[in-house]
Order: sequence, then C-alpha cells, then structure tokens
Amino acid sequence: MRAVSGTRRTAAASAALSLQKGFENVKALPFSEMPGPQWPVVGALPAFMSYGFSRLHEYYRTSYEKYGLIWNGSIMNEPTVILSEPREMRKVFQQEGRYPRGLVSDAWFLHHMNAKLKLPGSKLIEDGPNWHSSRQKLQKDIFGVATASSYCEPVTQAAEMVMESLEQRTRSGQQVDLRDLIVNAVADVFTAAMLGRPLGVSAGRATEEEQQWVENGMKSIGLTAQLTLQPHLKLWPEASATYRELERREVSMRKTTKDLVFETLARYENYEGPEEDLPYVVRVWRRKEFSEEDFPMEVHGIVLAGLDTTYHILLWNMLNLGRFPEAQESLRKEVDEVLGPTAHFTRDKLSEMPYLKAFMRETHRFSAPAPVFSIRFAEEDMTLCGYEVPKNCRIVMTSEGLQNDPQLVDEPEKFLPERFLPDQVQARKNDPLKSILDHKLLSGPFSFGPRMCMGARLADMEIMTLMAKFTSRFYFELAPNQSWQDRMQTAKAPDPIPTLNFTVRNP
Ligand code: HEM
Repeated sequence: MRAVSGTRRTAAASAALSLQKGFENVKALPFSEMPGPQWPVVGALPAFMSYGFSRLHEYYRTSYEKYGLIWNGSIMNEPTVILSEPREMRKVFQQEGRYPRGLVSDAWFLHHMNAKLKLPGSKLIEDGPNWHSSRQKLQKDIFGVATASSYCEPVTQAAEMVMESLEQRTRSGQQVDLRDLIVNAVADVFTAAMLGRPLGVSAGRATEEEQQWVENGMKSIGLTAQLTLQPHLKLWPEASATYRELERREVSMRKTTKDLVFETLARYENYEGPEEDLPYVVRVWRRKEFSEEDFPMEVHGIVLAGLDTTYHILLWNMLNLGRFPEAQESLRKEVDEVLGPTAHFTRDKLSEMPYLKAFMRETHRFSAPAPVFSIRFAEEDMTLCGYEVPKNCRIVMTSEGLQNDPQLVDEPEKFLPERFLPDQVQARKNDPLKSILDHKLLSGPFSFGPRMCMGARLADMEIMTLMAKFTSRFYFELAPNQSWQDRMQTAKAPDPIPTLNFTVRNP
C-alpha cells in the first residue's frame, strides 16, 4: 500500500502553512502523486471499510490529520478527491457550468429504481436541461429571501402548536423522547409551509398514514445518503439491504405524497385571498408549469430533501442548548429582549439576533451532522491544492477536519458560540490563518452555486423559530448519566439519542 504516496506535506501541521501561503505559485503535481489510502484496483475501499459508513466523519477527520487539505479517496477507479480548503472549493464552484451535477445527481439508486419499477421520478435528480427546467419552476416560490420569509407566519403558528403539546406533556410528567419531539416538530412546521396545514404529528392528530409518511421520509433520505457515499453498491443494488429498504419505503411514500398534494389543491380550489398566504404547493401549481402526473413527484423530491436534513440540524442545536446551560441562558436572554414573551419570530428580527446566529454557526463547527456538505464533478481538468485533478473527478467537500484544527481554531474542543459574534470575527479578520474559519464556504450546511439547497432559507427559518420558542417556553437540560457515540445513521447523530429533561418556564 502506498500509504502517503508522493506526499509534500503529511499532516495538518503543514496544511496550516499551505493555508497561509495559498496555492497560487505552486507548480502542480500529477494526480497520481496526491496523498491518500490508495490500494491497487480497489483504491480507498479498504480504508473506507475499516471505518464503515457509520464512522465516516472519523474517516474524514483522521484522513485530514494524516493527508491534509486534499487527498485521494478514489474507490474502484472512480477518481474522487476529498477537499477541505475553502478557497480551493470556490474554484470548484466557479468552474460549474450551466448545468452542474450536485449531491442529488449522484443518486444512481433512484434512477435505477425509477427505471426498474417504471415510476415517474423528480427531475431534480436529473442533470442538464431537465434538472434546470424543473429547478427554475420549483425554486420561484421558495428560494429567495423574501419568498422564504412569506412562510414565516404558518411556520410560527405550527411551532406554537408544537410548544403547546410539549407543555401539556411536560405538565403531566411524561418523559419526552427527543427524536420524536424533533421529527414531529420539523414535520409540522414543514407541512405548514408546504401544504398549508401542519399534519399535527406533534399533537398526535395526524392519521396513521401521515405518520408513516413522515417516518418514511426520515428514513428514505438517510438511506439515500448511505447509497450516495457507497458508489460500489451500484454494481448490484438489490444485493444491498439499504437499497431494498429504500425501494420499499419509497413506493409507499410516493402514494401518500400524491394524496396529500391533491388534498391540498382541493382545499385551496376556491381560495381568492392574497397569493403570499398560499402554501408552497398551491403557489407552484397555480403557475400551470407541471402536469398532474409530474407535479406530485416533484413535491415528493422536495419532501425527501427537507425533513431528515432539518431534523439533524435542529437535533444538534437542541442538544448543544441542553448540554451547555450558559449558552442556553444567553440565547434565552436574547430571545426575551428581541422577540418578547411570545417569542413570535419574524424574519426581520434576524439581524437583531446575533447570538442565535453565532450559536447555530458554532453547532455547525462543533457537531456538524453532515461531514460532506457538497459533491461536484470537475467539468475540465483543473488544479486543486497544488495537484492536477482530472475532468469528471468527483470532488467531495468537507469541513469536518479543518473546522476542528487547533491551528485554526482556539480550543476547538470547547463549544463557544461567542467565537462567531461579530466582534470576535472582526478581531481575527487580519489573521491570515484564523480568518479562514469565517470563509463563506465553511459557514453552513447548504452548499453553494446554482445547485445549492433550494430550501435553505425556509430550513433556517424553521430551525430558528423552533429554537427561539423552545428556549422561551422551557428550561431544558441533559438528563444525568447520558453518554453516546456519534454515528452516521442518516447524517451524523448521537447514538443513542440522549434524553433532555424539559421544565415549563412559567408554570
Ligand atoms: C437544515 C436543513 C437542510 C440542509 C442541511 C440541506 C442541505 C442540502 C444540501 C447540502 C443540498 C445539496 C446541494 C448540492 O448539490 O451541492 C441540498 C439540496 C436540496 N435541498 Fe436542502 N437542506 C435542508 C433543508 C431543505 C428543505 C427544508 C428543503 C425544501 C423545502 C430542501 C430542498 C432541497 C432541494 C430541492 C435540493 C436539490 C437542489 C438541486 O439539486 O437543485 N432542503 N440540501
């Protein structure tokens, strides 16, 4: 095995030096010289398998420490590099053409399933003009800041319903299951925006089929994440239990999505009020740009993209609030001051809530649920971090190692939201190394460019609304004797999910 072949720098120590100097004047070395765990034929497969999917974050973190800012993670002759340098990531996004391939276009298993079962699928997982046309039609009513803000009221009302049901359970002394609480909260605020009514899963008012739909949505996206990161399974998908489970859940879920879409359209058939009070699904349908057959499947793709992702980000934020009481108190103070006793969130308040933003940013650094925040493919031969990267090479972008590198981040093992408050960001602005932490491409989990997450602003709003309300209405802390391991299940999650004890704040 060429453990670290042709390495010019073998560890994060020299990564820091490279980060300071940049790669402008470096003569590029051939791809074959890039460090990485490359075995003949199978490439990085043995290294990947020694961690397995469940410890992918550790694989990326230790590989960053071993190989630095870029390393060769190719498996079975599919050229793949793992990149941690934000300025070099910018080069990747700059070379994107009109039709970039993104994380979802690597979804070979969905193409396989749609063809095999003769199911219509979302065009969002396609590439080229098909993807572009679908994306243009679907993003009009969700992507822009102002458009996303127009869902603030239904999201806030649904969040209020979640709080009321939690308050009732807390008062009657019921133990709160953190996973259920957060899955249900996310499903209710999401469906409030998408369908114009929260399903009511938090309050136990949803039908069994709707509950199953939420659970399938949670599981399916996790399964797709596992399959995306294991391209070798495409040789024989049916041999993989992960693929078989995905197929089963998808078939059931697509039927319910279709029913929910048409039930929503019927509910708003005679509606003549303001456009901005309509749910997302109705706004898009009224543009008359989709056929009856295609539309539910496009909505389905969005549901898949929007549930489990939001759950994981909110889960880690809640967990960090629960285990760092001082930070929880600081957030509560800000929520009280800016939003008042009802904690009624409106989008224009965001600029007045620097602590909430800093808290979420620190969660993204300290316990990022997704070790991979984007995948792109080199459109042409290019140079990254001083190595030649061939056309069509998969470029996996991660901030897992870099954001926890003690040379960039002071006391990285401590959870300190203050490090992202404007004065501290300003103070390190002229430090060529430490200011890299504030590079835009490390700032969030939504990726960038034309294929950036379409629901980023809605997701942020859902999470901020729920965090503000939870903190305003409850005190909560980690129950005694909780321990867990971080495991990639769907994204990275604590296993087992710890217990938080909630107390109503104003009994
Ligand atoms: C905190 C929660 C979320 C996270 C972390 C997240 C993250 C991401 C990421 C990393 C991508 C891939 C971008 C790429 O290819 O580079 C993506 C794509 C996408 N997301 Fe999200 N997402 C979240 C919530 C949502 C929500 C709530 C919706 C819908 C309302 C949504 C809709 C989509 C869609 C449709 C795509 C595919 C875009 C395309 O390929 O053109 N996401 N998301």
